[in-house]
Amino acid sequence: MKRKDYISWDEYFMGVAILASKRSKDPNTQVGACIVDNNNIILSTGYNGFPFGCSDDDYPWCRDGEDTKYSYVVHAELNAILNARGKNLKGARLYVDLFPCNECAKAIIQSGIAEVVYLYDKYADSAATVASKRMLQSAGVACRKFTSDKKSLSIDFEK
Ligand SMILES: Nc1nc(=O)n([C@H]2C[C@H](O)[C@@H](COP(=O)(O)O)O2)cc1CO
Ligand SMILES: [Zn+2]
Repeated sequence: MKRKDYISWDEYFMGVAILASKRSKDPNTQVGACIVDNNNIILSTGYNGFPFGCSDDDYPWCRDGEDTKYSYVVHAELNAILNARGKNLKGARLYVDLFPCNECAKAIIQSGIAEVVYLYDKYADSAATVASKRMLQSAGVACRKFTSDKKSLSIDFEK
């Protein structure tokens, strides 16, 4: 008889998104994304970080002041779309642990992604998130909050 405590597709892909976020060097907010096709095959992953060649040690991670991370950081969702390297994303689902901003929403819509599954919406009141939701809705991209009866999943490196 098959085991019963296997994880759902949603838990698997949100888990991959969260695992990707662990690569982020951002001291304040770590975001991860995972794009999957209609056959539940992972097409790409990404997390928030600076572009290739722009060193995590040379560029600023601060939020305030003259020179901030916001000028340089590539969001997890855009990184996942770009990391797909031109694969067809039409009808794909994007799992992300923070609701996409307006700039990522533009890329999500234009790449043909059909559904966004998100975990948190901590910037729900920001102009960027409001604009994002407006565009995603107009474009017919479904947005759904992730749910699970589990609070956490754990990974062990020792068996
Ligand atoms: N959906 C998102 N995906 C992302 O990858 N980010 C990134 C950009 C920054 O590196 C960080 C947000 O920094 P902070 O303002 O919470 O200190 O998360 C932010 C958002 C929010 O819309
Ligand atoms: Zn974004």
